Amino acid sequence: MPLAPTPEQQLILQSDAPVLMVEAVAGAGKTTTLAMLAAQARGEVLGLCFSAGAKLRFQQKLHEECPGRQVSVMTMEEFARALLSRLAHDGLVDKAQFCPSEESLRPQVVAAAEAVWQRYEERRGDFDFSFRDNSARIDAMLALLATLKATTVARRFQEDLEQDDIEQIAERFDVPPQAVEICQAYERMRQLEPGVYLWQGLADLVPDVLSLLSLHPSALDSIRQVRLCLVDEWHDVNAAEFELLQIFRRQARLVVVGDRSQVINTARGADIHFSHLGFELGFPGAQRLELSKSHRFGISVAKLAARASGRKCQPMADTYSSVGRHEYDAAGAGCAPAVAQQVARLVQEGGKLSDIAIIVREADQTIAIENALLDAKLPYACDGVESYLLRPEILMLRGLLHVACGDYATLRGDKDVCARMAAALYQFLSIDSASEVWDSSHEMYGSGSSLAARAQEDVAQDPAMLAWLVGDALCAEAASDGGAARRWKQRLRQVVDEMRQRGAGEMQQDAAALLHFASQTLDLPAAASRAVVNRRQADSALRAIQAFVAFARQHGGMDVAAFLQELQQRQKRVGSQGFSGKRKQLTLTTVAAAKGREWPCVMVPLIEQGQFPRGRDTEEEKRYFYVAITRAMQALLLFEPDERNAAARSYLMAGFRKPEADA
Ligand SMILES: Nc1ncnc2c1ncn2[C@@H]1O[C@H](COP(=O)(O)OP(=O)(O)OP(=O)(O)O)[C@@H](O)[C@H]1O
Repeated sequence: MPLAPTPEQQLILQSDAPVLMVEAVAGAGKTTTLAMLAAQARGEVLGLCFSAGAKLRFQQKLHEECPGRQVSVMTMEEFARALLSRLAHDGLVDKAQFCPSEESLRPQVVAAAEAVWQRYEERRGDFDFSFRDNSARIDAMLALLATLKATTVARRFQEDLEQDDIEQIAERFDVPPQAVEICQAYERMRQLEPGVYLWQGLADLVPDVLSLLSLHPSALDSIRQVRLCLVDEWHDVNAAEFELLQIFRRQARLVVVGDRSQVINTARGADIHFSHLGFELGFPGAQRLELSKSHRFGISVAKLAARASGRKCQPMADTYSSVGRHEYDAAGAGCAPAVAQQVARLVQEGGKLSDIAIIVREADQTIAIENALLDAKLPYACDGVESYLLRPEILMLRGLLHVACGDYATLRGDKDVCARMAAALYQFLSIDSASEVWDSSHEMYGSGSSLAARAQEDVAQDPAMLAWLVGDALCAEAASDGGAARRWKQRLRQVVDEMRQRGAGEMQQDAAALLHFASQTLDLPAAASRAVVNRRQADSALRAIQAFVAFARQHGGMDVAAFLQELQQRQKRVGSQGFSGKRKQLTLTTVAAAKGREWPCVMVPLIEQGQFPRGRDTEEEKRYFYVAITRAMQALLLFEPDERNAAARSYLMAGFRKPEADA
């Protein structure tokens, strides 16, 4: 049933500005307001948004607010694809092959990496160009490429870039320069000449329409003009999409709604300079109106949201919400036990687990929390983040432990985990598989199937094949190996041999000692940077490794096989929770995955320096914090170091120290 508009919504409905930006706070009814605008509009209306989830929510709101009205809602990629079809239909461009899945793009990344590798031959350095078998690394490159396109940096790839330019781009995106060169090589292979593309992936669609329209400006005349264009979640807009909307709009009325404090989607190139600060430069004369009242939470959360964002945020009338601050011993037991204790307390007081979400800044922070929840028998489901037990960096360590003790009993029958473990070992520990190694491995296994793919199949059939993968295949030297690759393989062989000696026999060492030895002796920072390309993700993988070693230390004294069994038990308990529709469980998620959602009770753990904030950009960290706290409807619990560890406290909590509750 249509809702009666609030006074702020009424102002928006009455505006006739050709371009209107609505600045909203979290839960202020952004999508609802757009649906109200569609309901009263005449002529053709187009709804645009930036993700499949947002599209669904937009369609639902349209259904509630204007049930009889036909409004086409598209994601930006769908919109760009429709424009490309139109241009192809008019004979202005040749239709390129559309590759919606990353899988179909992977071979092109491998080819681009090999092309750059040829150029580097003599001065290869530390960068590993062996992408062929490593789908996780390839996908990391595709993600980088998508970001370069979204920020329009990739447009420069047709120029002859100097080494200085490449290095500047690399620094800006926190990746090695070789990764930028691979992206450039890929783009040059894809675009034969201006406007002629061999293939198009999802991330290519918007930038390609943009360059086609700049090559053929008159093509715009054949594109049907809509009367009203409504854009939801404007805070996710990137540079390429901003430009496309500027060109596409012409006479159409444009209304965008967003929350500048929710600009955290940097992976898709979301940039506050486009979505908010520079809006008037792109759309001169635009009107700005507000939706400052949240329909989600009461005054205490609203006050914190206002403090975090530096903007007005009004609460929902007659709604009670509480904010609690909880302390933990950052130098001792850490935050996780305090979180589990609070969950247990809420449940004892009659609260429902399904009403609770624990929102962490980064995925690596779930390790201690998952273990504390498992120890306290509090069911949880990971949402938008993989349980730590199944993340590649942890599967890699688990795989090494299996090889060390030669015990594969817990893996038998678990084909999925076996295959993922083989892939993780390959992702983190393989290096520099120059063509010679690939070719000989193809010979070894018969042509057509890569070493990594075969390793996954073989380990899934027989987990004992992990010993061959780690102890033989990944250490096998090839004539074409550079010095760094040779040293890495020799070191890996020594470590695996030593772990086997230490992990078996009379003097058997425990899992913590073995993991400590592996993490000290192998150059894991280098392995992590190779495995994931982006330095931020590599840092997160390393932190996860440290947290896992710390967890193993808590089980000191347990032999390796028993520790592996313990891990498998834990994995089973997480797995069964994930699949059980009946058992009530709380949600464990990250800030990025929680955006756009809400829960009656939200807990934000680990608010301490180096954890939350995580990055150096204080404004961005504040936005992450704002997104986390504004997911709460009735209760918000914040966790920070106690007085004894006051030096570790986060600037994000400055001014938050007084516990508050609605009067
Ligand atoms: N005029 C109104 N009267 C009563 N409730 C309203 C009104 N407008 C919106 N709401 C309610 O406010 C809630 C949030 O609305 P909506 O989902 O549109 O917000 P949003 O700003 O898009 O949220 P988010 O911050 O998650 O992006 C919904 O439950 C919606 O029904």
